[in-house]
Amino acid sequence: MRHPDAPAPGKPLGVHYDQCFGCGDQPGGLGLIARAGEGVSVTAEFTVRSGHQGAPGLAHGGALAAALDETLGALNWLQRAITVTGRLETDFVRPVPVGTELHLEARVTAVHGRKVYCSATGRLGAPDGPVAVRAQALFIEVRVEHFIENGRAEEIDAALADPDQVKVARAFEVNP
Ligand SMILES: CCCCCCCC/C=C\CCCCCCCC(=O)SCCNC(=O)CCNC(=O)[C@H](O)C(C)(C)COP(=O)(O)OP(=O)(O)OC[C@H]1O[C@@H](n2cnc3c(N)ncnc32)[C@H](O)[C@@H]1OP(=O)(O)O
Repeated sequence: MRHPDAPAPGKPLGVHYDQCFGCGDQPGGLGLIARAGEGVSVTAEFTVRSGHQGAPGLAHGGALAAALDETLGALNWLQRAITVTGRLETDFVRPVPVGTELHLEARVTAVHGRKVYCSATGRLGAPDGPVAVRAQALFIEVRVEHFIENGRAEEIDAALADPDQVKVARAFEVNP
């Protein structure tokens, strides 16, 4: 279910953590930008840069999987629940050249207890461009303690000391 406080369709979704490889402002990261869609869906764009190559001039499959993973993770904003990837199955349908803007779309397909089933596609060059990658995924709902107990102390201490980061974590928590 789309949470009643979910951002309106078209609204840009923020960065959930500024050092995130997917959505943070990191020199080696993906720089992925996501927006809320209709229902429990999101759209996002990711431009493949030279640092994302596997074969000459082509995106690395792991970078494409990361872009799908990050887009699926952005569904958290619409559910206002913290979920992490349990399983991610990826189909690589077409090669993706460096310089391509990949247009991604992800949606929740079913929820059972803590399990959130979702799927995503990435298209070449335009929202209606040819499909290059597809994913089926299972995300699992966790509490904020998942990060506090498992993350390296250095980053967790810094995150807990940052009011903006705590605000983001709280926004996802059903019972903060
Ligand atoms: C203030 C400080 C803190 C700041 C916080 C900032 C806010 C953060 C906000 C938002 C963050 C979002 C980040 C998005 C980034 C993109 C997404 C990623 O890349 S996430 C990273 C990659 N993923 C992992 O690192 C998970 C590692 N795995 C685990 O930790 C555990 O395995 C976990 C939590 C996923 C499940 O462990 P269990 O012990 O809680 O639960 P069990 O009982 O094992 O599973 C629950 C159900 O799910 C099924 N399940 C689990 N894994 C499965 C799998 N791989 N395949 C099929 N089913 C699976 C199980 O069979 C079970 O099902 P049945 O309830 O019995 O029906």
